[in-house]
Amino acid sequence: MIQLPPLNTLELVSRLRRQATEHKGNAGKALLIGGAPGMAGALLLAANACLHLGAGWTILEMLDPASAHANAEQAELMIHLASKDAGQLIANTQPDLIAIGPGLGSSELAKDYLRACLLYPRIPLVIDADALNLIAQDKNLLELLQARNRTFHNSSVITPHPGEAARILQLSTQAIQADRIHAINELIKLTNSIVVLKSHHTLVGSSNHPPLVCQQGNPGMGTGGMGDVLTGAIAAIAAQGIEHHLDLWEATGIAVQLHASAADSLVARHIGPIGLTPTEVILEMRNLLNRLI
Ligand SMILES: NC(=O)C1=CN([C@@H]2O[C@H](COP(=O)(O)OP(=O)(O)OC[C@H]3O[C@@H](n4cnc5c(N)ncnc54)[C@H](OP(=O)(O)O)[C@@H]3O)[C@@H](O)[C@H]2O)[C@@H](O)CC1
Ligand SMILES: Nc1ncnc2c1ncn2[C@@H]1O[C@H](COP(=O)(O)OP(=O)(O)O)[C@@H](O)[C@H]1O
Repeated sequence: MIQLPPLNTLELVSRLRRQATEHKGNAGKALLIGGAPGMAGALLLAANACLHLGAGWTILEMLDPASAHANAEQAELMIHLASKDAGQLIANTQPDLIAIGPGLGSSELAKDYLRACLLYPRIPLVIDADALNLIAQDKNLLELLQARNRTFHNSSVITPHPGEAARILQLSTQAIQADRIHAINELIKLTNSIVVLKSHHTLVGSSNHPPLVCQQGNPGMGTGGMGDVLTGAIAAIAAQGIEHHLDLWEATGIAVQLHASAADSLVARHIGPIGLTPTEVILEMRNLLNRLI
């Protein structure tokens, strides 16, 4: 067991309670970017989490042309084909929050979108999966992330699993797992970001907040797409947090704990650990959130 104070954020969920007159504009416009060919599902999972956890609008920039169309099973999602001129597209969308990475791939278009996100000022930015791999490979992208966080403090969160953390720090996955507290502190120092170092006992920390450990979660969460769901959950809670007085640090902590607690609650009812799906975790997170507000 990692000796760190526990993440204990769920009492903050009550700030998401809605006043009678609130409308979608109060719940935030989230722009999610990723879903290259073969990995459209990653972006859809993040988007479904974002929708079911309450974002006002969930807009997708999908890199896979074959998947960039209205989804009849989830018609609420606004799915665009990611086109050239990423900067202009983001400026036209005027998002309240951006999440980039699930299934993003490593194409030139993927890099253009990541660069445009890192240059887009001020708003909360969630960086996951292949977006982290691109930052690990390209010093210019890392410098853009560092500069963004120097100018807009605590405006970005990165959510590496141990493999992605290893690529960013140029270590092995085993080295990350052997000293996770050292790894998260190095990630914070290098990127100036809020950091979620995932896996059993996820750690959350930033330059202002010494790392905390999430004591919830279980091995049923080891299914492809589970991290994409976390990205969408952080996006939804941070997007609502803009008008509901939750900063990106608080929204991230809530999402991490809600995600792991939802998986535990399903396993307690024998829905997993074996065969637990990210989609079931999304619906259980919604259930838990509405019970807590
Ligand atoms: N439906 C879809 O479209 C889906 C699409 N997806 C998309 O696929 C893309 C590639 O992402 P990915 O995470 O699958 O592969 P990758 O970055 O090579 O990492 C794997 C390696 O990392 C490590 N590792 C990970 N967790 C660990 C842990 N807890 N504890 C310890 N080690 C751990 C482990 O490394 P090893 O131990 O082997 O060194 C493992 O082999 C990405 O864009 C994603 O969004 C997925 O989201 C799935 C659903
Ligand atoms: N054994 C475990 N105990 C607790 N949480 C786990 C365990 N295995 C995986 N998880 C959680 O599941 C999620 C997996 O994320 P990730 O590896 O990014 O998935 P993907 O890339 O397939 O979407 C993370 O939130 C991680 O903390």
